[in-house]
Amino acid sequence: MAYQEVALLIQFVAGAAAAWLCKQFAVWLCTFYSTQRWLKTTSIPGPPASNKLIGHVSTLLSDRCPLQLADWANSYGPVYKLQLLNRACVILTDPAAAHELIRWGNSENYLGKTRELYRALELGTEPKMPNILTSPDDVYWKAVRQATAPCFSISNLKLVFPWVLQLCDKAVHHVTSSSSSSSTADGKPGPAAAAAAAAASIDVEDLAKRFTADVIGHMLFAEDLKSMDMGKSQYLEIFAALLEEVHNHFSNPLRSLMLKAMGWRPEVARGRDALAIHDQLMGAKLKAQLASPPPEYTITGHLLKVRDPATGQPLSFAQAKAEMAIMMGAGFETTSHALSWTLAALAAHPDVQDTLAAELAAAGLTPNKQQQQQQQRPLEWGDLALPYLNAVIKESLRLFSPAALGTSRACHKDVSVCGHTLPKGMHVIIPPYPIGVSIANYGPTAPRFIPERWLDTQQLEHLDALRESAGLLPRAAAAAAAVGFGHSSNSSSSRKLAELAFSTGPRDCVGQSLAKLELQAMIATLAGHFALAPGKALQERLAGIATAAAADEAAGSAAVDEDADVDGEGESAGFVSQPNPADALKACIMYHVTLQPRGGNMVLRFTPRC
Ligand code: HEM
Repeated sequence: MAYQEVALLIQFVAGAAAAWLCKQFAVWLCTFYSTQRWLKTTSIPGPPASNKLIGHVSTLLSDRCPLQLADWANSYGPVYKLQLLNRACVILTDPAAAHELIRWGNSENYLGKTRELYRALELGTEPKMPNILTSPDDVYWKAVRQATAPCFSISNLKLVFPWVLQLCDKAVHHVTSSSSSSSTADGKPGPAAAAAAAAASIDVEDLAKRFTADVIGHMLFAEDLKSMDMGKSQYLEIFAALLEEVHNHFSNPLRSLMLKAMGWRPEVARGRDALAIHDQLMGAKLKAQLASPPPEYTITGHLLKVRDPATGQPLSFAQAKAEMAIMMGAGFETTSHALSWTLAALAAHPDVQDTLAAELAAAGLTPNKQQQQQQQRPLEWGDLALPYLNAVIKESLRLFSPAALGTSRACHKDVSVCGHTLPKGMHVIIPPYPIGVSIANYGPTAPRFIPERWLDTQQLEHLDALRESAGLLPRAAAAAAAVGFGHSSNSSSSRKLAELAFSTGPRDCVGQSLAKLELQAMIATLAGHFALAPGKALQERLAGIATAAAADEAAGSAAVDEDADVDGEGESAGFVSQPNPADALKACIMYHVTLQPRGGNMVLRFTPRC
């Protein structure tokens, strides 16, 4: 009996100890799962750095992640530290300091990449190995970069341009043929009814993904993936599942373990299958390329020439597959979102769209009403340099940078940044989204979509002349006043420094010239053929923003952008006192590895311009 009592007592004590340990572990885990402020910035006066709980890691892993980083940058300045589990990292949003750290590969302050933070981007193929994006700045990366960079040269892109134009034509055809099915004409006669009958509702997010997938399919292995035929697209489905799994890895540190140990759960099995199917697809594509060598201009053609510096041999099958997969993923997802955001921004800002249409009309890229010419001339290579077209794209990449978290680096020694010393081993994240939306970097109109900020006075005057010939009121002076030309935050050099959507330095985006070509060609084509207007969901969001602004005003609160520095003698009032349409788009932001538009919001109305 005494023996049983002792055993019971031991069990009780052991149980209590286990419960206590569990509780301690939970507390420890919660503490690690917290986000802490660390560095005081030089711009914030006050006591020295303190550790303060500012949220939990779930805030950071949510689909608001880049927006949250931007909010913290506003609160804590351009350098702050986050404690994530047992890892600390610094978020840097000062463009000049960012350039100093990542611009020059040979400078002693240069911070190279570290593979550790990028492993989730190696998931798509087996065995997992470093690729051009995830590799540290070593000889292997250099060999692949040097071999593939010529694919994105002007001469090579000119070879791909006709293919891009064919896809643009398919997009026009798709919109035109969709008009009858999505018409909202109510049967009443008149021009409005005719326009409504000709209008088409198009999900530009879907269209953009199809377009960029087909471009990269062609660039990679000269294959038509046929997504633009608008049917079921095998690659898009496989990639969507892969991206979901990559996101699961980013947001759950235990995901790899789950894939190994919890395959019986349907959701885990789906993720595991997605990885396997993607790997098989990439393997099959590479086998086909090896059996019949791809044309010179393709990325795979260039990849197959890479020699592994360690062995002097061509890349192994697994290595070439990994490189092909990352080019495919990096090459289509980001660009498709950039295209969706830009088209939606044009739809939400009719005046910007009118200016772009005036520029395109002057170049002969819209139907010519005077000559009753329904068909405009085809887009040519030289048209891609149109200044306002490019300003629209830059502005969209600034406000909605798809690779919103930019680049992650590691300090190889103690590094001094904005008056702080970052210790050796510290990770530094340089995210273009918070940099782009920062008032410190772009002045009080930073949250607004004003492409004019990228142009000089001469170009603005020229635009006004184009607007005048299209029967529009001038806009240049008001825009220049609104963006505060002449302010230090808006000098052309500081604007350029903060332009980090493609990162900068030796590890910048190798494919950016292709991305720009795709954006220029498709936006010029669609905006030349059609007037874009928001679809129902976006229209409701815009109305919501307008109602909120009106309520604010009625309540006597300060006008929107009250602190805008309006030097233009009231000229800029139209830009800063109205509700901000870009806010309606910002409400659609969803971070899911890239900055994506939330589903359903990118349905736009297209009406032919004739
Ligand atoms: C709007 C579209 C795009 C955006 C915003 C974008 C953005 C970026 C950024 C910010 C980086 C640096 C990532 C880091 O340091 O972690 C990067 C790297 C890279 N991008 Fe892009 N990208 C775009 C389109 C493309 C395209 C079309 C391709 C090509 C096929 C491409 C291929 C790559 C590759 C291979 C790297 C790694 C380069 C290296 O480390 O040497 N990207 N991109």
